[in-house]
Amino acid sequence: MSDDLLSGSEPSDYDASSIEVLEGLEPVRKRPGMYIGGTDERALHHMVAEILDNSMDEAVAGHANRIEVELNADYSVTVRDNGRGMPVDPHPKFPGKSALEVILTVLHAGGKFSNKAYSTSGGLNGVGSSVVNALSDVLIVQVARNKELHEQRFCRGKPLGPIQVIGAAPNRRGTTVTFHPDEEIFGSLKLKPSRLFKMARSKAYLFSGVEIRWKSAIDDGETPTEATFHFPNGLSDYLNEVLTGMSTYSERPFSGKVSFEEKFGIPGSVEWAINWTPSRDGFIQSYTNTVPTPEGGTHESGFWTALLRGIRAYGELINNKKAALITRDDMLTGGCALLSIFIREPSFVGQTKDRLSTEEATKWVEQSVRDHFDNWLAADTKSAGAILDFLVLRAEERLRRKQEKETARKTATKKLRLPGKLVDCSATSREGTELFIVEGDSAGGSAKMARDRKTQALLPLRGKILNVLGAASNKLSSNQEISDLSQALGVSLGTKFNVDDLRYDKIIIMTDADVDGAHIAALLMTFFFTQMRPLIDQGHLYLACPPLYRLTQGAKRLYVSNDAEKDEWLAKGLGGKGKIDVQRFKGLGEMDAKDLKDTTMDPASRKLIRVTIDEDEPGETGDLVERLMGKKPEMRFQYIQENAKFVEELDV
Ligand SMILES: Nc1ncnc2c1ncn2[C@@H]1O[C@H](COP(=O)(O)OP(=O)(O)OP(=O)(O)O)[C@@H](O)[C@H]1O
Repeated sequence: MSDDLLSGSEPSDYDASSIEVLEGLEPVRKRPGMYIGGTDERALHHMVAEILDNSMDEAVAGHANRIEVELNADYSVTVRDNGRGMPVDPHPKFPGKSALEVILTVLHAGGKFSNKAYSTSGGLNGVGSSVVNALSDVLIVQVARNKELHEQRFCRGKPLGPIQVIGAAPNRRGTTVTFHPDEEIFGSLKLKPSRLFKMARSKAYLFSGVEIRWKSAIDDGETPTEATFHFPNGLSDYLNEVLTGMSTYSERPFSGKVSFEEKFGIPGSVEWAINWTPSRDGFIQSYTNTVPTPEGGTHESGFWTALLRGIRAYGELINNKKAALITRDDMLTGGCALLSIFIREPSFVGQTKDRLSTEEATKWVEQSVRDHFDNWLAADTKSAGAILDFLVLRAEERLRRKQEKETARKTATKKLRLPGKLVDCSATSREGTELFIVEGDSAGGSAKMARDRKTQALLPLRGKILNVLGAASNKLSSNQEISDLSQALGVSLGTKFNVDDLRYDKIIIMTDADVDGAHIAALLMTFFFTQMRPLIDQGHLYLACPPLYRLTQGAKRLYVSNDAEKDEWLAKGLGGKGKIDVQRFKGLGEMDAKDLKDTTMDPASRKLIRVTIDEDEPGETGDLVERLMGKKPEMRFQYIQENAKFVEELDV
């Protein structure tokens, strides 16, 4: 113990001054990742997207029809539009500040929260402009409005002076933002003409009502230094350009545009274009309110469903039975698609808006696309037939590959050095097979009798496996239980893990229904989470749910999994004759084969829990695993304290 504690004096450096409150835009500079997803090249270019999206929102709302994007010689960028111009009048809630200054310096200040000023906008959080401002060492906004040209300058999020009128603007209106990304944040990374060129061009494709002019003072030798983009046919122009020189199964893409206003009576629309080609792999680029959604989301999901159902229905119509083989994956990997939707108040996962999560979008897109697809297939039977054949071919190829892999597995299994204690199943293909990881040898005994020899394999574990979180990787590979486990599964650990090598469909952790059992299950789950994550992501990992009690009354038998349930049945009886006999299973080993089969192993009567990772909070799962299973006992202690209520309930 330190002298400080013994003498009772306070450690001097931890007081109120250590509790920091980040003000204004400081949090953005401290943690840029939270606002623009990092400080890498992607984040750097995302800065331009935030500003360009604001001009696009003006255009889509019908207030602007021209946007200019210029990369300047000092690697600053200028985005100019002929929209309404950011409001410059004093802001009612912030005395002494103009609305413009509020937009640029206050997080969550925006005109897109309600639908007063914009109907379907890419912006929604009111943070884009202020984040770009915070991360720029120079940012200048000029607004031409009411025949005057206003200007305000900023450095790292702070105004260098008040907004000023710097001249007349009799024939102009709109907003011009020029900014230079701060090297303190982005280091030596520089904006790239090629990326900005593509960004500007794709925005023009996405909204045919706008003309975008591109100019670059920096010549990278490949990207044009000047160009004007205007695409009256929107996405299908774009797709034709992407597929230039490639042969396609349909002469013209399947494309269309549906107004949600007309179809469903709500604001918004969907536009799409897709074609099929043998010359390249399929892809989809999707957008919501002109913002790219590289991770897809609900709109993509509706799109593929419409196409899949459409093509299968067409196959049925023309009596092509093989159309039923086509899966979503075949659609997805076979088609080259662009999808753009405009909806009011979209919800995304994160500020960088990579994935759309608005649920209704699935239904809106599916219904809009499906009708058109059916008509299109029926109207152009030549293309329809060619596409159907192509997709069937892909489906057959996929099935053949799967079969080959399974045969390969069979041969591999023969060669594989399997751990001695593995009780394997006899099925030769992986489909429908299960590996039970069981606690203790005695449990292994009854499980051996209770299993279905064809599909159910067993791997008994002796005691607890190593806690992988605390262990060095060489310790991992030399640990007997872990090496047995990975051998039985047929896979390698960590980065070498390949889910296709798995020898079983389901991996089921079967431990006693007590605290020790729960601990072993937790260790195993931690192991899978850190070393074989895709196995969890793809739904291969399960927990068995063995019962805690067997109640017998005459010929009636009942299994229950906790005390409360047991007491309930004891009170009301099982409906049999005589006294109720209660047996508490101290472990799986105490159950006879019939008990174990009926309650825990037989797919017809058992209950299984699939282990999943909270998709919305994948980071949080990692964090929690670290806190619970990691090397630092104090973190575990903190977690238990915070959650003591639940822990008590568990430990009954
Ligand atoms: N070019 C522009 N023309 C007119 N108004 C603009 C322009 N740029 C920004 N604004 C106004 O400033 C507000 C704040 O913009 P900001 O980029 O901070 O957030 P946002 O676009 O509302 O949402 P997000 O954070 O999701 O991008 C907008 O809602 C809009 O009202």
